[in-house]
Amino acid sequence: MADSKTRTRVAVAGLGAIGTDVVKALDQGIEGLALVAVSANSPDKHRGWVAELKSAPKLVPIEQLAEIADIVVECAPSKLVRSIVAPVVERGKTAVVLSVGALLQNEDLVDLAKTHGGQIIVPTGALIGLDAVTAAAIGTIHSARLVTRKPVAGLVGAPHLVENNIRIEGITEPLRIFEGSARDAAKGFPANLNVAVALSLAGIGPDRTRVEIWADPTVTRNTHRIEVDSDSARFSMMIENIPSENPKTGRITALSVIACLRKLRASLRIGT
Ligand SMILES: NC(=O)C1=CN([C@@H]2O[C@H](COP(=O)(O)OP(=O)(O)OC[C@H]3O[C@@H](n4cnc5c(N)ncnc54)[C@H](O)[C@@H]3O)[C@@H](O)[C@H]2O)C=CC1
Ligand SMILES: O=C([O-])CC(=O)C(=O)O
Repeated sequence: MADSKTRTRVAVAGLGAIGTDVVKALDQGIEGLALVAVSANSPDKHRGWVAELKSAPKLVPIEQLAEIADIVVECAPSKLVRSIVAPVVERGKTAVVLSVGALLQNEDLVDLAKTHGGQIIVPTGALIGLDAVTAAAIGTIHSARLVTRKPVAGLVGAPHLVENNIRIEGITEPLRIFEGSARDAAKGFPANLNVAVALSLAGIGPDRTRVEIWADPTVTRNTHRIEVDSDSARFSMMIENIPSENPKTGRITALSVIACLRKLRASLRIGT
């Protein structure tokens, strides 16, 4: 492995369900990358285990990450996307964004990245099939649809439910709680439907991508099915995610980020 001077410096913003696993994987070693900094909301809670990491990254406020690292991985609450990503792409650096839903309210971040030679990377995350969707989008996608089913614990508290006075606690049968565009799904379920926005950005955009959301007491996994019809292929795929310690977030999400980071400098790279 290259020494730390030639390795790309990586920082992680947010030490929750996703960020903690990503930090540990970086500390175990990812080809060509060096973990240099992390940010947490309550630094004192994390100081102990962070200090014991082999790499012992700096524990700093999010405002400092863009200066210290070449790549900043955002694994924080969606309201922080702008403050984490803007300083990174303004410096021509790379931001890996997990709170994808928030990109719709901050679309200018993509222009900012373009102007300054930066890059925003959205990993497949909790979803499946974005390789096929981005390929199909080179041609013409006629329709794209996502049907999400989550256990009640993965949806309670979502703004759409609160604003419309929809009670899902105690339901005994699956209940369709939303049908509409990916844009509206992201507004109504900002911590639950990043996958809808990721699908839309890979394919035909947030207004044409259709989304259905079910609160389903019969499932224990966060289940996403995508259906795409295009002039090159028709496909449907389903993923059943085991929730992580955060019931809103599938375990595979952190693994997707780690796979994405591994691809950055890998000698053999599989998949688009
Ligand atoms: N793209 C995708 O497929 C998926 C995206 N997500 C999104 O990824 C993001 C992270 O998800 P999780 O790790 O599950 O959330 P989490 O709630 O477990 O972790 C977020 C962490 O950020 C920390 N934080 C809050 N304010 C901070 C600050 N000012 N500075 C540094 N850290 C701060 C919190 O204390 C918490 O530890 C969320 O926005 C979530 O909606 C989640 C699942 C799938
Ligand atoms: O998309 C999200 O925000 C999270 C999700 O559905 C999952 O982890 O399965």
